Amino acid sequence: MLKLNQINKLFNEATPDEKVALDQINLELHPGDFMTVIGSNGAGKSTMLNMISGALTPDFGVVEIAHKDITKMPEYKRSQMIGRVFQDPMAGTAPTMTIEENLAMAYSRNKKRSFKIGVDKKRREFFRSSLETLHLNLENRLNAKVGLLSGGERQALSLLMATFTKPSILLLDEHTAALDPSRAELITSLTKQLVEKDKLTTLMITHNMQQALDLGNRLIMMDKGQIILEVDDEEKRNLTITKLMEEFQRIRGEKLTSDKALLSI
Ligand SMILES: Nc1ncnc2c1ncn2[C@@H]1O[C@H](COP(=O)(O)OP(=O)(O)OP(=O)(O)O)[C@@H](O)[C@H]1O
Repeated sequence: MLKLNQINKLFNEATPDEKVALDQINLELHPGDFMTVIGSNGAGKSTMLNMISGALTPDFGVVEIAHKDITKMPEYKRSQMIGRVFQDPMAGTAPTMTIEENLAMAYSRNKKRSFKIGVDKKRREFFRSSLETLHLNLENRLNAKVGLLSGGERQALSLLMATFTKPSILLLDEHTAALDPSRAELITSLTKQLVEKDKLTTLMITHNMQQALDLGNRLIMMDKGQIILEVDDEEKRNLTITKLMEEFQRIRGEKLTSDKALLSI
């Protein structure tokens, strides 16, 4: 479903600030895979997601979705295939528009020739029933401006908008990190529910190791622009935070101490 082949990205080339953000990244996700991504600060996790969404292009390497080379496809075209939720609850929705208008915009995003955001009765029913799955009573607030919603409600709406069109790839970039613990828990369980419902192929960055272990069938750990550990299925189910830390130490020869991942246990 998704393939990254030999992806490299260098920032500020030939300057004192030169930085290898991605170093020979190879990754393949099969349909329905849910992969969690952990790693130290500056490891290249967001840069990798930006390569997939088209916000950045690699210096070398190929990005494929459904066996199609999309390396040079602009971001706005890829957005028909990709859903994304960011850390900032303000990033995924338009605050001055209503819940219904936001949903209509997201709905038309993956329709090739549809620019209208008008909502007929059938569409409104679809929006209502989709909102019901969140159990936040938003289905009765279709005309409320999104700017009035709490951070958790906005993030739940962003998640719904990113998933209800069944994207080929769902990208979650620390999407629970800015929420208080109870809201983060709610968004985590909604993520599980929405991803499982449509078996969405998903990549989720998190600094919360427990969340990385609890969700998904695959896990990768990144460090200094490289994927240093990949764990799948059975092996992932048996993984613990202690084992993960030991693996990091074994591979890198240094302790994972000052990382904010540790604070999220
Ligand atoms: N536009 C940019 N210009 C210059 N350097 C950048 C740019 N974007 C990212 N970097 C650098 O590339 C490296 C990888 O950054 P990236 O944001 O992908 O890391 P990350 O793993 O997501 O980190 P964090 O967990 O701290 O968010 C970092 O050293 C970062 O400072």
